[in-house]
Amino acid sequence: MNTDIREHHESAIRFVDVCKSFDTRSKRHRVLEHASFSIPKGKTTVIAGGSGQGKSVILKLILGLLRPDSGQVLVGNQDVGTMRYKALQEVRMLFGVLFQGGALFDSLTVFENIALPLRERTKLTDDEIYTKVAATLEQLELAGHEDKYPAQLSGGMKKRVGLARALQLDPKIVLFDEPTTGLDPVMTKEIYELFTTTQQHLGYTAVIVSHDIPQIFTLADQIILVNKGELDVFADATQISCSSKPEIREFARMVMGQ
Ligand SMILES: Nc1ncnc2c1ncn2[C@@H]1O[C@H](COP(=O)(O)OP(=O)(O)OP(=O)(O)O)[C@@H](O)[C@H]1O
Repeated sequence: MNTDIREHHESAIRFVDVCKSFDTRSKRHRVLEHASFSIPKGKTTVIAGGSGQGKSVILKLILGLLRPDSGQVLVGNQDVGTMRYKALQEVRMLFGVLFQGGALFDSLTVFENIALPLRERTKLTDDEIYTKVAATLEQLELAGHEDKYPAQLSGGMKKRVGLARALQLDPKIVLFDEPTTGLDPVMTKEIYELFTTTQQHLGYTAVIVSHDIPQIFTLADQIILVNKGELDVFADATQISCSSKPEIREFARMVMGQ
């Protein structure tokens, strides 16, 4: 009982018996069936699994962009699955989000791309914005590139600008949806190193959906595998290869080459 309470206290996000399905023309497609798991505060959780298994659906449920058919999606102690739009907007302020493309605005400079959330969501003065953005540029090794446009940047730099922007509002939780898509292995490694250092520095909870296995597993404090509506939670990669489920051991063998 006590352990239970402590575990919940330390969760940033909690799924309680969540079901989510979509109606297609021919049948009901069940993506999550009675999914329950916790995402611990200040740690890195990696969500992995084959294509179309529901990884992005989990992220959308967390942000309240999709609602569960049943069960609860708790962010802190708030159920985002039943919240009204205005309250949801408040909860979303806790999040930084880095999606696949980085989604930079081509017509804005690096500086303006990073400053955008501060201009839109805060009342900071130009001087305050300058100071905050300059600090981030330094931290993400982007100093000197602030007047460039996205088209003038390498793939890795674009991702760094995307990360810089995602961190501007001091998020408590950062969601990464396949953040290294399109990067070569060297840049991929660099980006993951940067996640580790910024997370250590800022202490946010990280949730990463990624296909970069086994690389991504080295960052993980917790791994969630999604397969045919079922979720399995592991503390590390070795646990995966020792799973009692043959299909999970097979997954481990395929993706981790053992
Ligand atoms: N809004 C929606 N309407 C109908 N079906 C949906 C919707 N969103 C997702 N799905 C379906 O739910 C399933 C899971 O989708 P999801 O995007 O979460 O997969 P994924 O694990 O992120 O895949 P990938 O690794 O390929 O990005 C897919 O079969 C998808 O077609």
